[in-house]
Amino acid sequence: MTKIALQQDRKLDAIVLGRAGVDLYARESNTDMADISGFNKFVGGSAANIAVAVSKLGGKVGFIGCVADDAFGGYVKQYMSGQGINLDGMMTDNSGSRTSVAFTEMKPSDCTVLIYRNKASDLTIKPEQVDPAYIASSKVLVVTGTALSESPSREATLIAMEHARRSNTLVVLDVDYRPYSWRTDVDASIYYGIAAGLSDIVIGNREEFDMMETVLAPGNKDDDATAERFLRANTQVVVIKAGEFGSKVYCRDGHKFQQGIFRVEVQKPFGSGDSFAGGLIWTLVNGGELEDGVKHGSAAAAINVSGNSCTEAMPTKEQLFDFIETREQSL
Ligand SMILES: Nc1ncnc2c1ncn2[C@@H]1O[C@H](COP(=O)(O)OP(=O)(O)O)[C@@H](O)[C@H]1O
Ligand SMILES: O=C(O)C[C@@H](O)[C@H](O)C(=O)COP(=O)(O)O
Repeated sequence: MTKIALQQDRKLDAIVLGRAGVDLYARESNTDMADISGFNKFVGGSAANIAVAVSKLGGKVGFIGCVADDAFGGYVKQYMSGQGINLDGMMTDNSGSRTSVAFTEMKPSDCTVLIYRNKASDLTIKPEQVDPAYIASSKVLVVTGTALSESPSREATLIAMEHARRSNTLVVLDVDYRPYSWRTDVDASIYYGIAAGLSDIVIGNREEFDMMETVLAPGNKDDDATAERFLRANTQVVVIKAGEFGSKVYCRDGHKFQQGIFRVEVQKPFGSGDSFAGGLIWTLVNGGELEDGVKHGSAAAAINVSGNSCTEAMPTKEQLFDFIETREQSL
């Protein structure tokens, strides 16, 4: 079993950095975008999803991001603070940017998700808006990688990671790669390489590690070789997620293990990665073992994909343990 050392005397368990936006989910299941009659409104965005996941499990969570100075921005802040999330690091932009909005179908596979991110407010966050004392007040800083895709958010993200390293706040990078946010995979791999080197834990799927290996090891599909390449600099743990095939976890000391999935009836594929990260991080900030964290992440993801939203379908601690007790895991 593996323990991750964390500073215990902190006000917050985790601060999540990245986008918080609006998710509009199809009212009807198994219906094409053209035929959907309307959408239900939720708060979403990868970083907001992770923040809500940790908070619903009982963690003390903060957020670094930016929304527009408009009704959608107000809705996102109202929902997140209602979830008990500290918004001291949440900025509001009035330069004409827009809060990120996602429209989705509701299908178990081949499910369209359209994300409107023209002049996205979250990417306007500036390095001078990132408070080192806020980061030092948390056990963990979780960075979602789309925040690296554009300046000034890129600089804000990298300085937040530097502040975290200086204050012994554990750094977790959830790769969260959205290809359309980047000019090329080469550009993305350069910035992700810098961010991975500043991270204690790197979480991504195979496609995301392929992008990060664009320059270093093009064409590599070998997870063991990938892990060896990324277990350098500050990185102690590499998690490679594989959807229905579960996940593989590699530690710096050579220990590795796999986690299977909990089979459920899937409503929609999205939200799995964010709930997985939430379950894992919540376990680690409570002093749990890495192996249990990955199991909790896997269960939280299964619960989420069987629900009909991202944030609202995140489990409470009671729901999570009840689910694990009553379900079979498959490898
Ligand atoms: N269909 C599914 N049923 C149950 N669990 C799933 C399913 N899809 C994903 N998961 C769980 O969620 C984790 C993360 O999902 P994955 O799709 O790999 O992430 P991402 O969305 O970031 O690509 C997986 O490792 C697995 O534990
Ligand atoms: O991440 C977004 O901006 C939108 C999400 O809230 C959305 O619902 C989604 O697509 C989540 O996908 P995932 O992060 O790939 O699981």
